[in-house]
Amino acid sequence: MTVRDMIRFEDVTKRYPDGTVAVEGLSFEVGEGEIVTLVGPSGCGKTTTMKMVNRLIEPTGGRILLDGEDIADAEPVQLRRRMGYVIQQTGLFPHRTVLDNTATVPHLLGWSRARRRERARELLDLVGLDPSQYGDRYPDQLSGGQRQRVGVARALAADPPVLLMDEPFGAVDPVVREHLQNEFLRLQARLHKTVLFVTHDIEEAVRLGDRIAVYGEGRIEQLGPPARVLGEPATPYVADFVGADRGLKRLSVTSIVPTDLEAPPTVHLTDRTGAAMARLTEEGARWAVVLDDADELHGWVGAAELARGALADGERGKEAEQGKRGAGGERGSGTVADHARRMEAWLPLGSSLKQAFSTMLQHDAGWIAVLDEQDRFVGVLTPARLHEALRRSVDADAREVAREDVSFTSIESA
Ligand SMILES: Nc1ncnc2c1ncn2[C@@H]1O[C@H](COP(=O)(O)OP(=O)(O)OP(=O)(O)O)[C@@H](O)[C@H]1O
Repeated sequence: MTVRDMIRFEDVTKRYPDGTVAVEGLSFEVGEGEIVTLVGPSGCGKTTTMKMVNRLIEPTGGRILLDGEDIADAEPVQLRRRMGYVIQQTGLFPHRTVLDNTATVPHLLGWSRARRRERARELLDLVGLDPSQYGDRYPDQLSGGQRQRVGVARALAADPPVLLMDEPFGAVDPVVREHLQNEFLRLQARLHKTVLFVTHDIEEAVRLGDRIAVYGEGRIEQLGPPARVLGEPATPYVADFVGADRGLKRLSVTSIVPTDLEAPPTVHLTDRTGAAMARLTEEGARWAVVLDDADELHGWVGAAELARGALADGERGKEAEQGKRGAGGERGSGTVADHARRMEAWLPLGSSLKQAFSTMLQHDAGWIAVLDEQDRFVGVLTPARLHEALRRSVDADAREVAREDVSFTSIESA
């Protein structure tokens, strides 16, 4: 699938009047519906890059195309209406209500009061702020995170195809920041905007970007999907910037796919203990995943418990046959339900390996169950499989093939 370039930089240079070269020879593109994050240390030219797109700064060389048109030929005010702009300080008007702030661009576009208020309500709702609760407040009556949300709502109000975001979540604490990032990703999955996103935080760049551009001084050192940049930094500078723990960061951008999973035997709660035990023995398994009648995950059962259960059933059965008093019932009446344990450590397919690892730690579990969209059990992820998945994704990126196509030999399987 070829994606149309929405923003295209062609050999763009910005030299400030005092001779400072903020960026030089910049060439890259942002595809329609793509998020490209620009990441790098302070002063490397990220903001200059972004502000040239909405012509708050004019380049001194090269050109920038928006949907195929040279922006130098566009009228700046018209141009800006096609781009939402979100900045760290939000730039909300302190004496206007949240609703009016959100409706700023529709107001400039001359929409009727009713229409723009309706639109503002819709947008506040979209970013998770109840308009009836927050609409009439003023910006200083909101938390930092809420203000950032209003900033995003305002940028989206006139439904521009492009969003320019300059450290939009920079001023909030890490927990709120992660929350806002998740919300933004959910929003983007619905809206498919073309986004240029500036941050100095590599974690944020990696989480949000379809591709990330790592800036050195005034130029892009590497541009690629996060997993590639983390897996194969193009230069020592990039390796240094993404950090020695890039393997760990990579966990957060590698998602669980069915081929990563192991398929232990599954038994049902209502299965007879003896029959379940026989299955495990046959497959040489030490435990099995236990499903309920709807084939949803209940938990797990160990071979040892099943064996003890089967033995006890047998004894009870014998006692019953011999007519002893107090005998519990017929031979083999017990079911898996008598021995199964609940399993809380599970994740949906598509979750990141980082989430998987953290769920394992949180539940002190040696494996986690993975479920599909309908909550059906798909398989389990073990630490060994997690490691394999990570290695496979590194190899897949290096060879530019799908992860499923990479065969892998681990020490265990060699
Ligand atoms: N108006 C200006 N005149 C001269 N130099 C400028 C001007 N604006 C920015 N610069 C310089 O251009 C370079 C790039 O600045 P820019 O703001 O684009 O960096 P940045 O990567 O966004 O940094 P930060 O993360 O700190 O915002 C810096 O050296 C900066 O000092």
